[in-house]
Amino acid sequence: MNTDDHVIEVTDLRRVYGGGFEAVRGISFAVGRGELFALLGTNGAGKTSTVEVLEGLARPASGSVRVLGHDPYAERHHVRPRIGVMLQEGGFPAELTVTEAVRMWSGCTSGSRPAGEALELVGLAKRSGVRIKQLSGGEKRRLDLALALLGRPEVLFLDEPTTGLDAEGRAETWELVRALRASGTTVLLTTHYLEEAESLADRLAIMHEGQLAVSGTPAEVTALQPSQISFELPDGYHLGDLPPLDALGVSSHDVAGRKVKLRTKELQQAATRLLLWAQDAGVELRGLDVRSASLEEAFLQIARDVKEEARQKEKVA
Ligand SMILES: Nc1ncnc2c1ncn2[C@@H]1O[C@H](COP(=O)(O)OP(=O)(O)OP(=O)(O)O)[C@@H](O)[C@H]1O
Repeated sequence: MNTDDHVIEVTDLRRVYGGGFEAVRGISFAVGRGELFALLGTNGAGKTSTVEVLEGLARPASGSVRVLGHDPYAERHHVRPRIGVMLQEGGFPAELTVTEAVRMWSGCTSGSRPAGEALELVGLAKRSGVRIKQLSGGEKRRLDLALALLGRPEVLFLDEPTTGLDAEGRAETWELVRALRASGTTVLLTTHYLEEAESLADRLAIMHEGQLAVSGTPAEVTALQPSQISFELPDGYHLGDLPPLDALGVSSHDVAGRKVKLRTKELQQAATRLLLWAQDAGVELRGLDVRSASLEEAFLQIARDVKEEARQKEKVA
């Protein structure tokens, strides 16, 4: 991608809070126009601290950030009218009705959609006369989203947009986000739901303790983890009767009774050889299950790797 097409550019970003705590420790990534980029991470990884800098709410301690070609903090007036922000907590006066809140926000937004259209988009049209204090947690998240969409933003920041939504609400929000992306909106999403990132993101990064542990398309990130082949050993057979596991490209395995689990980064080769062996031997591999790693496995493995690294460092020190 040509760097001119980058709508968001983050270079060696560091963010340090008062007291000297370094929440973001030199991260870099770029998001292209019309892309949906998901920032994942454990609690306290530094996602919100990063997104706040992109939204122009805080200044980097060092490094640089560009949104639509501008510094979002120093050139806020260039950036703010073109972005939509859905914060983790909206915080509107509880006594306002839904429509009143949207109209109030419209007053601060240039080129606003009509209130009814914004509420329709997020499925809140029927709740327009209800006071905010009477909305459910999920409905409040949808109202936050409606407000973020009011100015027809070119870039949309969604900080955990589906937290508190039930399965149906989450699916509806995903549909809406997909439609916005399809119409050319660039989206930066933070989420705790890995399936949300897997299903929506063109590219993603996993953050851990202020750094980016890994980034790429969901397929690239999961490909870093081994796939699994599970099956039951046929009666009368032992593990040693299978073709040598290293020849199958198996990196590790578990055996529990007759149940075998093989892990490999060469799934096609391992599965093909195993099935050819079974065919030649004339046996059935009952319960055969062949699957690629999920984003969840990649995520958990990264957390384990980082812990292990820290343990090793402690040992050395
Ligand atoms: N105002 C602040 N002052 C000092 N430390 C802070 C402040 N805000 C956040 N932190 C710390 O910075 C780190 C990163 O927090 P941040 O909210 O960016 O993480 P996150 O990845 O968004 O987490 P979560 O998924 O839990 O929302 C945490 O250790 C947090 O305690």
